[in-house]
Amino acid sequence: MENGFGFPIGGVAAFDPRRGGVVSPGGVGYDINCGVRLLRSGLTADALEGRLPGLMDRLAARIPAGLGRGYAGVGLRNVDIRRLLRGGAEWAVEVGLGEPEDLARIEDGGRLAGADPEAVSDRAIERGRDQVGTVGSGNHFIELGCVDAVYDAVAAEGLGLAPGTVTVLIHSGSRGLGHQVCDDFLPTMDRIAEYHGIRLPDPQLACAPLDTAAAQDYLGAMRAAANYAYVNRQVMAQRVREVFAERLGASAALALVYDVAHNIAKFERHRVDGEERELCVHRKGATRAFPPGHPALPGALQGLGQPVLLPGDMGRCSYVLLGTEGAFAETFGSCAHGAGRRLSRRQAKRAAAGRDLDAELAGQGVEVRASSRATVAEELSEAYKDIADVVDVVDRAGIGR
Ligand SMILES: Nc1nc2c(ncn2[C@@H]2O[C@H](COP(=O)(O)O)[C@@H](O)[C@H]2O)c(=O)[nH]1
Ligand SMILES: [Mn+2]
Ligand SMILES: [Mn+2]
Repeated sequence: MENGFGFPIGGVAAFDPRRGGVVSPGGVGYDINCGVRLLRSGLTADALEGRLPGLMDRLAARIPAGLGRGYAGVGLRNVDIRRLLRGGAEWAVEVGLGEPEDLARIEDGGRLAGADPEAVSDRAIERGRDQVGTVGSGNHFIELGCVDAVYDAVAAEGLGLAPGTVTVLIHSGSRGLGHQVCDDFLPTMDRIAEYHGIRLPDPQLACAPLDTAAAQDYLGAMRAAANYAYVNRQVMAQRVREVFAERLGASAALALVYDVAHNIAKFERHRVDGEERELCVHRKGATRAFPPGHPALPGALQGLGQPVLLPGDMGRCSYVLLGTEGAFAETFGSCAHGAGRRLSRRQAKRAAAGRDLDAELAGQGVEVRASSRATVAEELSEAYKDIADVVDVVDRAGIGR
């Protein structure tokens, strides 16, 4: 786990509503439903030989990135926003942004039920209006890659990830809308916690008992923001598909492998002290990792388990794992969500001073388009732990394989 405001990043907490359990915006995080989506093509890496720079330029032109950088061509009237917040990726597919088959490959089918657009403030809606289909700033990214190594041939085949397969990994969340939802609810929760005599060492641990109106309002708004994030990743995936088709032709069609949330709270059934209970599971910087046979998984993944996507960093690999019984028994069906930072952004910028990062990355076969050079410095490969070490720990702990 890393430091974080309130809950540590990598934290998982489950609360029982029938035993005074709470919901906490700080247990979800500011970027509600930040998550990762993996697509695979029918191409192998050699098909991109000499075409990568043009492809990347086109992607950068079609999909805005950077702080507050907006409009991606999805014009939203108030009525559309409300539909989007309720319907998530289902809404996106209905309006032609994606394929119906995508939905089964998104956690929650791309839609959290119980979203309440009325609980989302006007300010949050304004912040999100023009940001659907945008990457955002910091370490959010769209990354082209290819399958470099396979550790379980049957699983890789089941996921369509043969060696060399060209992949697209998307990391982004609910942009300004989700951030504003978190900001809006923290002071309310602080007051409610105080009223209920819950003493907090950190204001970002503010929470409310699940049976209060404030908790229900937050859950409604949080689910709406989560649906916004599913749409955001869906729209970006659609733009990537369009660019691939335009530049590489029909054989470049991209199928969705899976889309996971790593900042979210939801009700799930788990066994505690020998009893199955419905719990409000918070995951902040943690990925759901359900085992084979879990009813939440679509038919095609029943025998494999849920794909767990662990991005690494700009200069190293990312991993696809599968959820396990161990995770279900030990961690409320949860696993890590990435490598985690080793250096703060400021330390990373200091470490990058005077270096030609583009040349260094090019030497590793990595080409970058970024909204600013400062972002590249902050996101330096060595600013992160080695994802291979994280995966080794997760695998040995039995919470992902
Ligand atoms: N494959 C890449 N992974 C990256 C990159 N930058 C960061 N990361 C990883 O993402 C996780 C998730 O971050 P969080 O903001 O949700 O906590 C992080 O821990 C890194 O492992 C990248 O450019 N490419
Ligand atoms: Mn994230
Ligand atoms: Mn995020």
